[in-house]
Amino acid sequence: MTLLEVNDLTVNFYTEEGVVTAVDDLSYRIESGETFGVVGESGAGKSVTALSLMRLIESPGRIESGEIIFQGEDLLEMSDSEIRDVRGNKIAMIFQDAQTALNPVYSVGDQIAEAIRHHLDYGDGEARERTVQLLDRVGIPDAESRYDDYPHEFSGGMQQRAVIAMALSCDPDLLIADEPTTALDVTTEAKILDEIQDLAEEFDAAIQLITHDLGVVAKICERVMVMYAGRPVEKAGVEDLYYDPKHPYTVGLMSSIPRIGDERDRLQTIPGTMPDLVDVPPGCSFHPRCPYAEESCTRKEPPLVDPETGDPATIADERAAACLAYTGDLDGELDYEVTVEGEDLDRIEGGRDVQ
Ligand SMILES: Nc1ncnc2c1ncn2[C@@H]1O[C@H](COP(=O)(O)OP(=O)(O)OP(=O)(O)O)[C@@H](O)[C@H]1O
Repeated sequence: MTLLEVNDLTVNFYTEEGVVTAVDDLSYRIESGETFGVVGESGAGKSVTALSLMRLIESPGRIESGEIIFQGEDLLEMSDSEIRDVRGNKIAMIFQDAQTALNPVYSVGDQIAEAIRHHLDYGDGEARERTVQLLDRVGIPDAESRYDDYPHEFSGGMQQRAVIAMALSCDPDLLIADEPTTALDVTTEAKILDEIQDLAEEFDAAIQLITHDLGVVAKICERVMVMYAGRPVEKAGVEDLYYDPKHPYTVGLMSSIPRIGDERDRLQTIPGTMPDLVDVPPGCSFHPRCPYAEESCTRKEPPLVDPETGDPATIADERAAACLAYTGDLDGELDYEVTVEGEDLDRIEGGRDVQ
């Protein structure tokens, strides 16, 4: 069952340098209970997409157009009080930096209990009890006595666990995790990712996992959307994406993962950086960095299509890519080869030494 459907979402920031289109005509869907990855380099528009779902875009930003249908209702049409009810209750977010998510002047337990009282209408005793259970469930040892600790008394990994407990406290249907493990060391990262996945299953929540790391995606996601300069450039099931990537940008992102990659040197890294969004290159915004770019790529914006047929992709399509190679507009072809060593996607870990 479809839990979330984002249709043609466009978000602009009105900056002094000009109008920045951080999310540009974006559509995707998330099914109930699934883990959906959103991947791309810094500036791709991943966080702005997530904040839009929570209706937390602030000035100078504005959601310009589109629909965000969650459990059948358009979040963009809701009143402020209706959206507050959804936020933290049906949709919860785990931010990248636990320290900013936790208020330093309240004890960890009180903050979680407060969220529970607010959203679930629990009394003090019940809220405390549920908080202790949750702290215990996310792996905080001695939860009862750690309830009264302040955030600074927790290690980074423990703080992130507390943030996860807070996000889960109201039993959300969608958990948005924005780079939830970037601030952590590699061993803690692996543990926390496993736990987020287990907990989402136990709580029957879908996850929108935002990351720049395809290794993290391989570990826990089922479907993936790759974003570049505010647009989706590829959508696929995780296995298809790894074994048969269709967009040169995806291939470039993958070459940071040692076991997968192109045999040609020029794709080993993606040269250049994401464009300044005030001044996005014409045609395909990836063309200045793309080893396969031709003259047509500098003029024509590639639509998101089914790479097999070249037909415009719909939100229901599992597979889509935005490259002129699939619309018959290129003279050459994307002649990269992806070689995968090892049989098991779980073993692809973004070049990290994770056990
Ligand atoms: N408050 C803001 N004011 C102006 N522009 C903004 C603001 N927030 C975001 N943007 C613009 O939106 C673009 C996309 O930002 P976003 O944070 O969504 O990227 P991201 O893919 O999540 O990257 P990161 O991994 O660095 O968080 C930014 O490059 C910037 O141009």
